[in-house]
Amino acid sequence: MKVFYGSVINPDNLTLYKASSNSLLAVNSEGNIEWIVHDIQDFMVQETLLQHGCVDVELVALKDGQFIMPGFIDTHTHAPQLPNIGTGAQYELLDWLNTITFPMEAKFADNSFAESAYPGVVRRTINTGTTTCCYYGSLHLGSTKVLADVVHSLGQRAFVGKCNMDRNSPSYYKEESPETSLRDTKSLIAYINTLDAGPAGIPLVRPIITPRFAISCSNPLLAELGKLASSDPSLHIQTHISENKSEVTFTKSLFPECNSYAAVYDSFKLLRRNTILAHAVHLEDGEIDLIKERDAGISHCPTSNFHLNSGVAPVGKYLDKGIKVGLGTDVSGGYSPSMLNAIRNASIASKICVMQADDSKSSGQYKDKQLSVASLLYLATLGGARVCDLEDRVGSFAPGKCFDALIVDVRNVTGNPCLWGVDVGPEMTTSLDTMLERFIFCGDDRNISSVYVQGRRIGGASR
Ligand SMILES: O=c1[nH]c(=O)c2nc[nH]c2[nH]1
Ligand SMILES: [Zn+2]
Repeated sequence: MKVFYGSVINPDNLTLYKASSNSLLAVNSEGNIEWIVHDIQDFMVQETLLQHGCVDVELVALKDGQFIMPGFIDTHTHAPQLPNIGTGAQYELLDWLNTITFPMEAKFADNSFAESAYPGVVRRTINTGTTTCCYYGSLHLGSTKVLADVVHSLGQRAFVGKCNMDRNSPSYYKEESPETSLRDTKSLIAYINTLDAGPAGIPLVRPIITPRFAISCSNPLLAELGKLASSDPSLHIQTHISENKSEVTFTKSLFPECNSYAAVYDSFKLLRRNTILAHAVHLEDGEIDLIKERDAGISHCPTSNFHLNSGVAPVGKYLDKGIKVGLGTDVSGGYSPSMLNAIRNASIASKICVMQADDSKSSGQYKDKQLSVASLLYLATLGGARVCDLEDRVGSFAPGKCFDALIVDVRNVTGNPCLWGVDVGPEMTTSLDTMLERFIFCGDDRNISSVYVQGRRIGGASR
């Protein structure tokens, strides 16, 4: 048993997180949380451990300026795009795909390219504090197996999918037919299912069906993927929806029989509880209701939405409807693999909604309102867990849940001096709420000293 002693931040819902000092949080050998208690003074620690039957424990005492919080859940990113990060801001989506993205993803036809690129991609993602990640791979079976192997060996919790794309893509980067696309998808699923499970006997790496977007999948391919999904309701699905206006127009022209973009996925049985829809910037009212009815989740990717000029997703409206929403980095449409960056841009996106609001129409708790620190924290953790249908396991701390966590350090010794009291009063340096807020807005990898998944330390700034 390992027991952490110190400050804990624990998200509860969109409006509330708990900030507790002097907490004891016990993690068993399977990496699950056994118990948590709060407000235990130093002199009571040993007695409290004994009361819980803990005789032989490893006690990890946090320092002032450190706290534990749940790891981030990145509900949407593209592993083969990380080598392109920070380029292409002059393009909008469809030109960006053709000019910047497809040429890079095509390089992953070569497994050795994947073997050299993916360890760095995944390590970087882990060290930014992402404990669960939804990865798009390229369209290649071989290199996506490499991605799954790398994620598995580095110990991150993840969904890994091979892109399906058999049309409206360049000849050098397109699958041969719906049959080969389906065959490779099934092979990847089978392969990922053979990777050994973690210490708790539950796999950390899971397959996910990944139709790139409706534009790049033929009707027969979407139909086959829908059948595959129906054969196993536990299989997750990820795709893009309504990111860019030209994309929406093109999609509608390809599927005139469907009355909305979401209806396209729905007509192929790809819209359901464990479907993750990235972007959702330009949804129409009818399809918002359909998404809610199907209980699909939305990955809000504000960095990418700004970077590719896609627009501002009205997430407050979705939250008011009770739709599940998480955050995604969407590298390399998004220029940072860090969820801290996604959080900051989600905050700015919500402020833009406030500035553009028509006050006469702005009713609701979240629509056209600024997202609070509690809401931002929730979206990056427990909200993401709900989008991934993993809220029973990750996203917050409770007995029985997995210990997927960060130890955050806001002290000057980390090398990031802006968080911990240069010329500020003592109240600024000691409040846990302030530490959290400053970490969210000014922190970086240097402040994430440990990253734990299923109780195992897999990364962080101090080794
Ligand atoms: O942001 C995006 N990144 C992509 O790679 C992509 N493909 C389709 N639609 C997309 N949107
Ligand atoms: Zn994307």
